[in-house]
Amino acid sequence: MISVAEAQALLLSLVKPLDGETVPLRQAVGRMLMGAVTALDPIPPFSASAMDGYAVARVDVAPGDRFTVVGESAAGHPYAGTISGDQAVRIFTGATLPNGGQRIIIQEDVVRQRDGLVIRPELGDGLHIRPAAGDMAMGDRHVSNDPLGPRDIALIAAMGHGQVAVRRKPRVAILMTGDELRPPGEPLAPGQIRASNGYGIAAELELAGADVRLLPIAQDTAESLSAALGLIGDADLLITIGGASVGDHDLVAPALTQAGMDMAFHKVAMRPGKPLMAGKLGNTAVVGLPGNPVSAMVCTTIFILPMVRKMLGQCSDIPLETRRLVAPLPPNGPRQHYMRAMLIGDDRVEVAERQDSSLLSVLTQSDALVIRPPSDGACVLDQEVSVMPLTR
Ligand SMILES: Nc1nc2c(c(=O)[nH]1)N[C@H]1C(S)=C(S)[C@@H](COP(=O)(O)OP(=O)(O)OC[C@H]3O[C@@H](n4cnc5c(N)ncnc54)[C@H](O)[C@@H]3O)O[C@H]1N2
Ligand code: MOO
Repeated sequence: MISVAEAQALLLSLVKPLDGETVPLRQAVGRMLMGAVTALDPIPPFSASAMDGYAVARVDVAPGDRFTVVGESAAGHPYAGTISGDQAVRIFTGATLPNGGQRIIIQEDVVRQRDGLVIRPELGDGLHIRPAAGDMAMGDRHVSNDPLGPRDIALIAAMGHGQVAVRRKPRVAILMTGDELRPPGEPLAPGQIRASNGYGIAAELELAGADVRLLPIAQDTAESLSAALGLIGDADLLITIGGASVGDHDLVAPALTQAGMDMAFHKVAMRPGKPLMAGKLGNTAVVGLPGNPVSAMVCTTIFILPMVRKMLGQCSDIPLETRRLVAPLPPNGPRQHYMRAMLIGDDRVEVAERQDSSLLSVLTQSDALVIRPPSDGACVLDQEVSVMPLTR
């Protein structure tokens, strides 16, 4: 049996960052940029008024000064001429500053007369001009190491790009195995249970940015498993669930080997998740998860999410915290234990009483895993432990 750290390293070595594809900007939210995006024009492309008012041809303006209004500049409709001396142009927010314009006088600071205006005593001192390229110069770059969010999308649109090069989504196929499994929404016959793992894992990996397919559930026979393995197509990653242990009906490892998988390891010194296996089947990385629901979900968080992140070109490190226990814990066994737990306040953690790896309700009420190293001694109240927060 290998250690968790060895398994993590081997699993990451099975995948590499994927190539890119160009998508319409409307489909780019949540995707990873392939490289820098450059501004196609200055932003704004021209000097513009920040207020509704009058553009004048000098900065030095005093109360009582008079100007002649010679034209208008509205957004999308610039004034064609050039102003000088005591000329002014009626102007609106976002409109092009006319040639010769030096300052905007807001309309609240003028008294409008027939063909002109007089500056009021309340005149403020702002110029109210947004200079060309004040936000970005042409050719300025935007890079992001995180999935594109709404603010990135707005900026990339402003930079002029209707489409953008992003990392291809990892294609993941999930194969649930077991004669007892029925999809949710269908009635149960005696001896059957709901197939739940594939749904949770698909959701977790979709939130991480993968493109996930749930394959039809395979039966516990060599024929059914072999037929299912024929459906993985061009998946970057195949996840099998169940049939990973040592029972007479645990046929996934032999089926994968029979299909030609190069087994990197089978069994990890951890709890839950001991029967985990992995390897490479052609170009497809394969992770065989244990069937117990908590084992499958926890192994997805610890092992598969970092693989998906690596394929997306993201950092694959799992952030850990140190917290103090609100109750003592007995000594740990020989496997690294990921105990379901609740975060309390800023610095405490409470380990759930029931740790059986079939209890999905306990996992769902938990927002962290306390990590006990192999053969860790008993822990006392207030002892510091390593904690992996779980995201919703
Ligand atoms: N003699 C031994 N027995 C077991 C060992 C062992 O070392 N020696 N290991 C145990 C451990 S640890 C685990 S974990 C389980 C995992 O076994 P399998 O991967 O073979 O899983 P199954 O037997 O197929 O299923 C276990 C459990 O999970 C349910 N299941 C399976 N798939 C799903 C699914 N998609 N959704 C919901 N629930 C699922 C299944 O019905 C079983 O109840 O083996 C121990 N045994
Ligand atoms: O993975 Mo198993 O859940 O250690 O019982």
